[in-house]
Amino acid sequence: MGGWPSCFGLRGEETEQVWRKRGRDSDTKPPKKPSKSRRKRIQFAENEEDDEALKMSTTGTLKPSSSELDLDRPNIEDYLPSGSSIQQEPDGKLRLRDLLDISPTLTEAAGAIVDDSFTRCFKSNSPEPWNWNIYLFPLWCFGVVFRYFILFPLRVIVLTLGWIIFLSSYIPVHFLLKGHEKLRRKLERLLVELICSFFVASWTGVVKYHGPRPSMRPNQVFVANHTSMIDFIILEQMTAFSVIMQKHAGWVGLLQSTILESVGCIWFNRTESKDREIVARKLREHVQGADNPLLIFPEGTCVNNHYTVMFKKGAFELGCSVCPIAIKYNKIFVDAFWNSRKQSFTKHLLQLMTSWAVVCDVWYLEPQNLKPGETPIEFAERVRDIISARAGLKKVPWDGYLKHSRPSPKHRERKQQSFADSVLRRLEEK
Ligand SMILES: O=P(O)(O)OC[C@H](O)CO
Repeated sequence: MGGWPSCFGLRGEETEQVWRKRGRDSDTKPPKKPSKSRRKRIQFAENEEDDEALKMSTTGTLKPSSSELDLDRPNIEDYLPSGSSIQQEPDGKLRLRDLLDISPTLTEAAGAIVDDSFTRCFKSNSPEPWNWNIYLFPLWCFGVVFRYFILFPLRVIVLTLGWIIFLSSYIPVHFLLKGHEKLRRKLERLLVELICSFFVASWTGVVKYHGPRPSMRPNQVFVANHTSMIDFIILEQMTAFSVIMQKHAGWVGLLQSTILESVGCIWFNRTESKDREIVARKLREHVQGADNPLLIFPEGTCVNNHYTVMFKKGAFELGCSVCPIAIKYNKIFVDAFWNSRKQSFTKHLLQLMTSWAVVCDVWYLEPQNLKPGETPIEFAERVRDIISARAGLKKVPWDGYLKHSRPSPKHRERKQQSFADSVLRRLEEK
């Protein structure tokens, strides 16, 4: 994401001086001077050396983040080849620094590339290669053969068996117990828990649950950090939650609109504002009347289990207790992050099924309530703090929905034009 020019190592004041000097020498305009109150906030962020705090201060909607983000912030000079960067060179020569500083557009673009804590939230983590020596390589080859030709077929058999048992029980229960709603729902939920257990077994899930299991109390909602749709499977095998999630296409969509919907799960399309209203209404109804607990992934998107992005406030303005659940995957055998832009859910499952095991910890944490004077956004941030701390995740202030947004071509062209103009102007000056 774009940042203030300080991402090039210049603090606010220095940057302004450079621009003022340049303004005298040429007709290049400095960036618009911030208002007094904004300067104060910028100064605060600089004093704290917290770039993220600065970004948030400009929107006025988010609280300053912890200083741990600083550790995560790269230094531009580390990314430039030695001798090519911010070095003094004889006057009159075209220097890289001039080009880098030539326009806010370039500064902004480089800031977006280098200091992009947003993109890092959605990067898959490729495993560290460990097999490239004469002793380990044969072992690794053996492992590949074992995983793909022995474990995988066994797991397919387990999953197929699971589906046979599930469907041969679910269909009669669903159609024959029509007049006995309570019993039917209970049995259906048990069967959903059962099929989820088969899924977990099909990746040799090694899941350690900590804390008291969720109870069926009214007026409570469970919220968890989100890494993959397998989060839902892992939680569902223990408790038959009703979940609120994005509607999918294909076989996942079919399961959503048939089996899962019948156990109270709610699906929506995040791009449809009409859907959002319906979900908000269903949420309120569910919290007041339903007999099974409600689960929400308030990030609204899968994050790579190193970070947490902004929690949507919907779950925090229902006036009920919020029970946080923290999920942390151990990447020792496989990265459980579902990068939906790169692979389908089927491919993701196949990847898990061909790995040694999926190892993870789940913590059921103490229920939280809105404090007097606290806004739903502050409440959401407090719960995010609790989950992030428990699972060892870094908080970043981004809205995860932006993952699915692309800048419009017009916006891109305007940026390209402004960049080209400023480079040409600078070259003409030399
Ligand atoms: O990572 P996303 O945004 O594609 O979301 C995937 C699932 O719908 C989240 O449950």
